Amino acid sequence: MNKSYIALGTNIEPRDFYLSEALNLLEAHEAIAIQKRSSIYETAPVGYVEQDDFLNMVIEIQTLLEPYDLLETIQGIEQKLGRTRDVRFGPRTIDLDILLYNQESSTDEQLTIPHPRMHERAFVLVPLAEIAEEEIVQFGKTAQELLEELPQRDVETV
Ligand SMILES: Nc1nc2nc(S)n(CCO)c2c(=O)[nH]1
Repeated sequence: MNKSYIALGTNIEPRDFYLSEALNLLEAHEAIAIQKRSSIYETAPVGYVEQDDFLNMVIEIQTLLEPYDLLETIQGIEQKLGRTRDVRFGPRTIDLDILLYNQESSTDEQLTIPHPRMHERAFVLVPLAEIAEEEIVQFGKTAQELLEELPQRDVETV
């Protein structure tokens, strides 16, 4: 059995629906079991800032899928929930990113693990720290320090 951490993000309404539907579709997959869910954080957009605030969270899953099959599965869920890629860093109904997969690393163009930008993103590190303290220590910051970096909106919890 493999352990993986997936980041979820959405900034197109109804954001709550897209988030909960993505979780339902992941849980319904016979080879995926959600083990932990972080709180849901409302965060200001990073990078391409002319867009609405996001809801972000991170989940821990156990999966029988190998990395590429997991990638294909989450891309299928994105498509099912109407994800379009008109603007590379633009608004999206749902975004699913593989952050970590066991202790593996891969630098392939199509699938880079650990996620190449996760260490730059408080909207990823804070929810990850909430559910995976042992993994976050590698980045040398406590969850509280990361939370203080997060551009604060109302931090919502599930
Ligand atoms: N706060 C926040 N800003 C973002 N900018 C981009 S691109 N994204 C999409 C990340 O893949 C986000 C996001 O999920 N949350």
